[in-house]
Amino acid sequence: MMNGALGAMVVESDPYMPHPEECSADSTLSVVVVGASGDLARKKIFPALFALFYEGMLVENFQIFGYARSKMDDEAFRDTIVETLTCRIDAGEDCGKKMDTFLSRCFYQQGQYDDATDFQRLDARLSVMEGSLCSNRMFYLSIPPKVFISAAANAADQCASRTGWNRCVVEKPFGHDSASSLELSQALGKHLQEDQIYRIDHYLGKELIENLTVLRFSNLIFEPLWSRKYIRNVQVIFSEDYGTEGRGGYFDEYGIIRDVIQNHLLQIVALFAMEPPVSLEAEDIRNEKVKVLRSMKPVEMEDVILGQYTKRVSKAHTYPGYLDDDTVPQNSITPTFAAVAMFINNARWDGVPFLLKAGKALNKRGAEIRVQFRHVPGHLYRSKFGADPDAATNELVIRIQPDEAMYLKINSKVPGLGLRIENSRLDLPFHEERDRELPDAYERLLLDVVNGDKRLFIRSDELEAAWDLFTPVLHKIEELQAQPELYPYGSRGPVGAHYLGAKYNVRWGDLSYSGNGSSKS
Ligand SMILES: NC(=O)C1=CN([C@@H]2O[C@H](COP(=O)(O)OP(=O)(O)OC[C@H]3O[C@@H](n4cnc5c(N)ncnc54)[C@H](OP(=O)(O)O)[C@@H]3O)[C@@H](O)[C@H]2O)C=CC1
Ligand SMILES: O=C1O[C@H](COP(=O)(O)O)[C@@H](O)[C@H](O)[C@H]1O
Repeated sequence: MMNGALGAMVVESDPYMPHPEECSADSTLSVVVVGASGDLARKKIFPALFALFYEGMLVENFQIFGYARSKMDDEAFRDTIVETLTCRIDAGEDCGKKMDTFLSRCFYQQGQYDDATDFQRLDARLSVMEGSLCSNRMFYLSIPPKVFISAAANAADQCASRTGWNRCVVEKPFGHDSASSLELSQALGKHLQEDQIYRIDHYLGKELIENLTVLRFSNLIFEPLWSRKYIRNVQVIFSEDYGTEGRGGYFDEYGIIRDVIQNHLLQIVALFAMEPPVSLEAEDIRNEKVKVLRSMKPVEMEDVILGQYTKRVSKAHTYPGYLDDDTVPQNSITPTFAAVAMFINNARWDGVPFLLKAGKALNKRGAEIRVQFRHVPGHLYRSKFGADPDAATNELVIRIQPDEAMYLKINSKVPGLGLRIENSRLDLPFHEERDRELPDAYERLLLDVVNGDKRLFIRSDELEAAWDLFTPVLHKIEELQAQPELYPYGSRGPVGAHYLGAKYNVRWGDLSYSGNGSSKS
């Protein structure tokens, strides 16, 4: 177990690992990215580490090790990661030099994930570099699930720091259903204390998701409205305008519910709907999230719509269907789109539909939360809005990406003579008037790991509760071999999603159109 037998600085009875401050000022940080040759490592993890270094967020003494089976030396490794590093912050200022310094601290160790000796070699190299300094080690497991356990075991048993903290970041998928997730947790628990496990859900690191709790709990005007009394429905919508492209092999084993809805979207719902936490401490927030998840009704088959995208040929381009991906089995019925209706059986949310929708290869890329408020009772201005009461509904939109923004749709008078009323926006854009780009989710989350802040990571009981909500319906879908509704690449997705909305009197906010055909979403 990490820092168990080996942990000279840890008292055995203390269930928590020491925090960085427990190493003196002269500490060193080693980050080991296991699966360093992979897509996620190159696209997200190394760029985020570089951004943290660039912003001066890493300690003075640090080293980054890539670990994977691919044959490479340090130089070849640096050549592969440099391609994805960008000087996105203050591009002009000294970036090239900083990049060179960063790269000079990056090293590569080739090894198998299940070979103890290979990890001992890594440990030996780390120890040489760390010298006599107190050393903290972070292991980022950026590998496919089937090698998770062996890699975690070897990192913990062969490669743990003997002087400082050891933390292990685990990427989703955290299992396939309740049983496999429990198995995974138990297997990890043989080598790591829960306190050392950082289950990452990168949606929790997105700027607007961090802002969701600030919006709710630091403004007087929202919290009083935040319940069934004023909120008619809540929609959490994720769409991508590209298909599985290259990840079909992984995706086909999971499908969109496991890939996006059971984790990213459900986490958003939990944060959105939780009661005010006692404090901003990680455990207080996670206690509230788990309570909401446990109050939710497991998803029922009749509240699920499934879809799968098909080829679309336009004049300029042929967009491949899901089944055209070579890594996807022929005749696969794995859903690339799903819409589900969920309910929270507690006093605050009883009867309010939470509609979640996620799809690949749709007409646009975006992620947003839409909160539709109830109609104004006895609406004095009813006649000004025509027959459609939804045209006058207040709606709060939290756009997670792209172009992060929050806006509230309100009704106001069109200036001038007469009394025309329009539905317009109170807008809080996040890009305009700000001189820097927003940090990527992985930057925030990696910094949190370094700081030992677990607020934005999933606790094991949250994970269990999340799987309990989806496991029965996922099994049912498999048992029934439920056929997804086909939709063309680049379309708005299956029409079934509209029927699901209609069943609960919900009109999807992202697809609303005003009478004259222009988008008002
Ligand atoms: N890519 C993404 O955008 C996202 C990924 N994730 C998760 O992050 C983790 C890493 O993802 P990603 O980088 O895409 O994964 P990859 O498929 O790119 O795999 C990462 C590395 O693992 C090794 N590997 C691949 N297949 C096997 C295998 N069958 N047996 C042993 N080793 C293997 C390879 O390294 P080598 O051969 O050199 O050992 C590969 O470079 C996964 O758990 C994924 O689900 C989560 C969210 C998004
Ligand atoms: O976890 C995942 O997320 C990505 C979408 O992440 P984003 O930050 O680019 O919105 C998704 O494409 C992938 O299928 C899923 O595994």
